[in-house]
Amino acid sequence: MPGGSVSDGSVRGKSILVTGGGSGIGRGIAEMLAADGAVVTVVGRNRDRLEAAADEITSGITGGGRVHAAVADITDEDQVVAAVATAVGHTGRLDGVVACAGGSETIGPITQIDSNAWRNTVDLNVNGTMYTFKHAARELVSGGGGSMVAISSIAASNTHRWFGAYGVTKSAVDHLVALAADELGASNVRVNGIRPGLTRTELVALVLDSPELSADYREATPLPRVGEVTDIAELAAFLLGDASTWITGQVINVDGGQMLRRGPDYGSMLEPVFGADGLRGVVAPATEG
Ligand SMILES: NC(=O)c1ccc[n+]([C@@H]2O[C@H](COP(=O)([O-])OP(=O)(O)OC[C@H]3O[C@@H](n4cnc5c(N)ncnc54)[C@H](O)[C@@H]3O)[C@@H](O)[C@H]2O)c1
Repeated sequence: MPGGSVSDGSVRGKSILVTGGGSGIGRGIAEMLAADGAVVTVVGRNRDRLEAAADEITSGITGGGRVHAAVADITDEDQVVAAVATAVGHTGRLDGVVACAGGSETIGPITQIDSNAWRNTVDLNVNGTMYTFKHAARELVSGGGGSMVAISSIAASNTHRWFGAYGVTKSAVDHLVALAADELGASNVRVNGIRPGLTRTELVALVLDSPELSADYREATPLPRVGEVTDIAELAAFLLGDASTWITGQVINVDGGQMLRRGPDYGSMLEPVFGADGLRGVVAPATEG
């Protein structure tokens, strides 16, 4: 048949790097991949938390999958190079990467944006994702192919008031996905993105724990529940596995239909909480891990 044999789509035995894999969505992805038999290397900055997460996940797994830790700050290109080398060191190859580490250091109106926090957000979401893709892609190309996935956000798809730094940088991530897919297709490297809607993690506990804000969330979400990390992990595993080998250059919303309604209006949701100037400091401190 065209395209070769039918696959079960599994990631079993594949070597996969997950940045931000010590917490939240990245951890959920690492857990699901390892449960499906992958050898996962999680990347984060805090050695103790990262190693604890890797050990905890591995100890709960029976099917041959496992999780290793590679301490690195993805805004430092040399550290990304070392993390990729660590992943390759475990199995002799790399088959996939999930660029999940990300966040925002500032929310609030454009007139109040803290320029340092803006630059740090560009550094994390844009430069960090670029370094991750650049150095993972070199391994995938030399190994004959593979799959790269970026965790973007629905904030990339249209404006979310007060989330300028986040939305602008996640739009850049989407562009990077398209560019890399175009350039690397000939090397059998596929590149796709996932745009989560609000998903239950520490990062968004503020919203989901507040009765008023979660009412706004429900109003903005056609499907009647909250997004969970497993919702994102299921798609990541599919995009990394062999059932998706004809899919590249796509960015897919996983948001319970929120973008049908343009998502919650974060600006008006958060104004009563933070006041009209927003929060200029570090508000989404990127969970340490
Ligand atoms: N939770 C949501 O509702 C939601 C929605 C849309 C998109 N996202 C995206 O999903 C991704 C994961 O977010 P999360 O909600 O799980 O929050 P999180 O804070 O738990 O995850 C971010 C991870 O990135 C790591 N990280 C941050 N800066 C880093 C750096 N410089 N070097 C290495 N690692 C670093 C953190 O340690 C953490 O493990 C982010 O890219 C975020 O923008 C989340």
